[in-house]
Amino acid sequence: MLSIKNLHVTINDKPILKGLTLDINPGEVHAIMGPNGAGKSTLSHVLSGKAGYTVTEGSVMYNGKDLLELAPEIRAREGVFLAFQYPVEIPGVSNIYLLKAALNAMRKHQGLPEVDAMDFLTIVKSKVKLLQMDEKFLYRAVNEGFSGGEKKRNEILQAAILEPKLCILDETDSGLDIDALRIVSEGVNSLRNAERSFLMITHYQRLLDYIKPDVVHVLADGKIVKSGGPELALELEERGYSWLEGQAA
Ligand SMILES: Nc1ncnc2c1ncn2[C@@H]1O[C@H](COP(=O)(O)OP(=O)(O)OP(=O)(O)O)[C@@H](O)[C@H]1O
Repeated sequence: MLSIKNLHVTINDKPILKGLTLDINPGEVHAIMGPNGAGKSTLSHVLSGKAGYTVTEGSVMYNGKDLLELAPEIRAREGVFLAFQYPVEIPGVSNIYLLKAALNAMRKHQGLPEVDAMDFLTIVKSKVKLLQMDEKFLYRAVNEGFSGGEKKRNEILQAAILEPKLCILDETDSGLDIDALRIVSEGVNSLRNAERSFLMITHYQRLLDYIKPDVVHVLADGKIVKSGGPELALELEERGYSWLEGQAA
């Protein structure tokens, strides 16, 4: 599904990712943890095609295609979804309008018929229910005036509707209250299947109690320095990151 080899990335000539290698198979959930400033969000931005990042070395293959060669909107239409750490507000564009336009753009790209307004309403309402959101959020401008937790829940609503193949969640748990964390996690778990893969960036082991990862990685100073099973997250919670200094996976 996703194969990242020796990825080096700079921002304004400053090296941020320094030889990152990561392979994710279909259906797997990988969690990435690591100290502040290690490069976790940089990785998610590079995968989604955000401007401002220069890949100086390495490769990223996604379902047999060179991901770095694809324009950001094509990546999205090919099923790469990024739930932002800081979801953007889009004043003047209603949530439901954006969701329908995005879903139909994806379906068109994939050679599928567009979903009409009635069918879309049925789909969107079932997903809103799944995430225990109020339907009124559908008719508000995208993320405008949403609380931090409401924005995060809205990101998962987008994922639930777009049904991506690779779902990148950047600190989706931050800002969620205790109940919202459980509801959002249940939403993510309902999206898990044998074909869909997840890359979850988180600082907290707590999220991984709800969404069981197959693999946990530690990203430090631009590289994966350790990988393991869910027990690695528990160890990190207990010991912090300093014991990993100087280690490589
Ligand atoms: N536009 C920029 N100009 C210069 N440095 C930048 C820029 N954007 C990011 N960086 C630097 O890149 C490094 C990696 O940032 P990144 O956001 O990827 O870290 P992170 O691991 O996601 O951190 P956190 O856990 O705090 O969210 C940081 O040192 C950050 O200051």
